[in-house]
Amino acid sequence: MIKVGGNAISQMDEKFFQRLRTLQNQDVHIVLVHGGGPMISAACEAKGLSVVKRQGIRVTDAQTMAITQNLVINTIQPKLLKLMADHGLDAVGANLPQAQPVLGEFLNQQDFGFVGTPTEIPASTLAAIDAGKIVIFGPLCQTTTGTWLNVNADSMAAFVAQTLQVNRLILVTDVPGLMYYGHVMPNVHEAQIQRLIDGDILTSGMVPKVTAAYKAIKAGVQQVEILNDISKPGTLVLL
Ligand SMILES: Nc1ncnc2c1ncn2[C@@H]1O[C@H](COP(=O)(O)OP(=O)(O)O)[C@@H](O)[C@H]1O
Ligand SMILES: CC(=O)N[C@@H](CCC(=O)OP(=O)(O)O)C(=O)O
Repeated sequence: MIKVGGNAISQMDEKFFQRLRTLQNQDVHIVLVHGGGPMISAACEAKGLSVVKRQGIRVTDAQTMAITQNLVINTIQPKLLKLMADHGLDAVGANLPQAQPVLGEFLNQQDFGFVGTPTEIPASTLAAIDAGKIVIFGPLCQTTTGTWLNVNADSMAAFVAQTLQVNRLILVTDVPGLMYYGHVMPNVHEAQIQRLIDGDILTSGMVPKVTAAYKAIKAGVQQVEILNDISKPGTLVLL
């Protein structure tokens, strides 16, 4: 399973798609989760809305939610599907209007507004994965009463990885791994995390990423990596 952050979407190149083709030809099931944080922030700022994040999670009011939903469903996911098709990959979007939504519930409405925690992947989406299609999940879920919620894409990745019990979760971002004074840490252990946060080395969007990585590992995902090029090693996240 591959999670591609908003910044990394534009860095998906021929080499990336070639790697996906090779995996798909080897009957490896591939699932993609995408972000879109920078695009959501830019669209909010263009409308004069303030961007507020707490612990790397966007505080999402109703207007921000509408912008996020529109961007994911009408721009980012169709763009990714076209890129996949152009590169000979068989993919479907999990958040398009014709798909059944990923179900979820409010994370903490008082503190974060329309932010969700996903709870269930619909059977039709699971069937598409079983059929060997690359399913693309965006950072959205819906309550059982139909309210759309914004989900941090790293949390979505951990949830999907855990639900599908994937072997390998790759978090593709805009940095070559977890950086420590200008160097990529080849691996990181959970015992180091609090010290890295306290020392202001691990900050902003890297915090929910590392949190999601540990959630996935504890739920049984065997290998979790943070990197910016799937053909090179980045940081291996270890217990
Ligand atoms: N120790 C760290 N090593 C690498 N990146 C870090 C670190 N601490 C904070 N970051 C920030 O985390 C960012 C990646 O998180 P985020 O922007 O949420 O990425 P994505 O959109 O790919 O999920 C990096 O671009 C960097 O600015
Ligand atoms: C609730 C929450 O924080 N949602 C994220 C969803 C997008 C995301 O996570 O994108 P990246 O992977 O590019 O950071 C947001 O609104 O930015």
